[in-house]
Amino acid sequence: MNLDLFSDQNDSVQLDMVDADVIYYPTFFDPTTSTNLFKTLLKTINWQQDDITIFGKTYQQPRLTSLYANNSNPYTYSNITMTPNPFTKELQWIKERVEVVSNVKFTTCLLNLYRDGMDSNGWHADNEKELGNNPVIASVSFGEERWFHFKHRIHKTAKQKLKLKHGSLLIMQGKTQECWLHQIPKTKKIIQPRINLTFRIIK
Ligand SMILES: O=C(O)CCC(=O)C(=O)O
Ligand SMILES: [Fe+2]
Repeated sequence: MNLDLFSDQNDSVQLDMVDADVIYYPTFFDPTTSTNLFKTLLKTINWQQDDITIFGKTYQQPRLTSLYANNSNPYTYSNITMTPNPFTKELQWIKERVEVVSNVKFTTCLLNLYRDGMDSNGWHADNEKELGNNPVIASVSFGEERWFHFKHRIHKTAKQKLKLKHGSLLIMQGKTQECWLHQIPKTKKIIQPRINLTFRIIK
């Protein structure tokens, strides 16, 4: 029996959001496992910094990213086309744990490395056509805690925010991407790096 008091894979909360289905598991991975995975991913992932084009202007993306998958299907967003690397054994292990609670078989993992508080991820929805309708997105966080903001596309007063903890899992499904945007804002605080993994199905 596993009597680890610091991790409870089943401890979860459903966020209070209309037109969305978002479940947060604050202690999905225990702290020791999470720290080991953070260190390994930092070293072994093929991190890159791409240029993105928004409204015709090109910028360096304010974070590092990488794509892994069990197929060779590319993923295109913000005018970047990423081709996947094969899953590493750690990514495969994490994916299998996440699949047990989400009831979905993911093909692909997009990873983000936020090096410091100036790295960020602007308002967007994960609604690219490769993801299909009402995609299930499972998002795992390791390292520094960062704020995650949601805002409804139409109901301007509908907002939600939470701090994504080391070892946490956030599942977004149903109409979440259709009806809401999300972001990781910058912060002026001096903070440590954070790694985020978003598991998706790319058809
Ligand atoms: O870093 C995060 O928690 C969010 C990442 C994200 O929204 C994305 O990669 O689409
Ligand atoms: Fe996203």
